Amino acid sequence: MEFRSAGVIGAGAWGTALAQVTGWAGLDTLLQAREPEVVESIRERRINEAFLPGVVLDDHVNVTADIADLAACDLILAVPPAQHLRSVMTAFAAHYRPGTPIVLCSKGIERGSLKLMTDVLAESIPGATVAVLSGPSFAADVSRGLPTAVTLACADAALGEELMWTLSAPGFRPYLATDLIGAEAGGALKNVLAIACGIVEGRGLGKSAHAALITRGFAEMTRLAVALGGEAETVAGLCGLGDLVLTCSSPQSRNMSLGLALGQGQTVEQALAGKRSVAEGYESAPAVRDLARKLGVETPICEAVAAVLAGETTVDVVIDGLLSRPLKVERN
Ligand SMILES: NC(=O)C1=CN([C@@H]2O[C@H](COP(=O)(O)OP(=O)(O)OC[C@H]3O[C@@H](n4cnc5c(N)ncnc54)[C@H](O)[C@@H]3O)[C@@H](O)[C@H]2O)C=CC1
Ligand SMILES: O=C(CO)COP(=O)(O)O
Repeated sequence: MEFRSAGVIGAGAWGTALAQVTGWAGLDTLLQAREPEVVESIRERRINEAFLPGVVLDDHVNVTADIADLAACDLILAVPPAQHLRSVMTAFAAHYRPGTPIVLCSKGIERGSLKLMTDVLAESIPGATVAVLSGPSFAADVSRGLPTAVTLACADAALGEELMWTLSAPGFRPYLATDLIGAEAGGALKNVLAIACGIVEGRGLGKSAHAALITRGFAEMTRLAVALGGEAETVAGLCGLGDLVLTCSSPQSRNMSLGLALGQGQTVEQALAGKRSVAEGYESAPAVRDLARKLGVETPICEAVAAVLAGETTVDVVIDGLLSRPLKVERN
């Protein structure tokens, strides 16, 4: 099947950057935005001033407020914050044409249900054709054409290959996988772990602690992914380790910068005040903790982050707690 058009649901930074990519790839792209000022800003100035300032959008990109306008698109990219995926895709269900691939680009686990995004989609639009796009990719980098590589996971390898070619653009390289669960688990956990890395950095605990945290965090990510039915090999790729390294290395990450603020002594409320953009690690931390407990998977770093964010404990207490855990064999 040849894809000529793409609909992008959600015009935050990442939806807008991905619309830029599909525009560069030559697809007629319709970007759905929920905020009237975003629609106006893109229509009048070709820039999403609210969420991706300074980036002039490709001529192939148009904007709409109405999700129904995406009904005719050959391909859908779903990019709302993870906690809103269910409501957004339920609203789109009446307009979905069976067989149209939906590429899930949100990173998180739904609170309450503890479900991955693919499961949320399956309940919102039963029978939808699904793929997952995830990996180390700051919207600001991608939308400026800086080199980026991501994982594109699709259970149907032939469709995955078509999507891989369709979504590739100069500087944007999707790598193919078939393990959706591993790709989703990697993207969801790296955000929680980046908050921990920010705390370590903000508290001035040093680069050695930072490296140890990334490594032990990766072990948690791998354990949970495997317990969910994903593959360790997938998590070792761009969607897991790759994204963990990126997000834990730069204050450009909203999650790491939240952790930095907490490590420097701000409260969660102060750190999030006035922010319009989403920090998915904050949103998903309680779900990661509950899911890991339910599956009997040990995730001490994610547990600690969830406890700090919920105000159950303090940064200093969790650092002491992590450092006084019993010594053990190093393995995943
Ligand atoms: N920004 C980035 O560099 C990257 C983001 N992502 C993922 O993309 C997803 C979207 O994040 P961003 O585009 O960065 O968002 P953003 O933080 O730039 O913007 C917030 C978004 O939330 C939407 N929103 C607010 N309330 C809503 C509601 N009630 N229902 C539906 N949508 C609502 C806004 O319309 C806006 O699109 C997240 O899961 C994030 O982890 C993935 C890769 C890179
Ligand atoms: O997912 C991302 C990079 O791959 C973006 O990270 P933040 O949401 O922490 O900014």
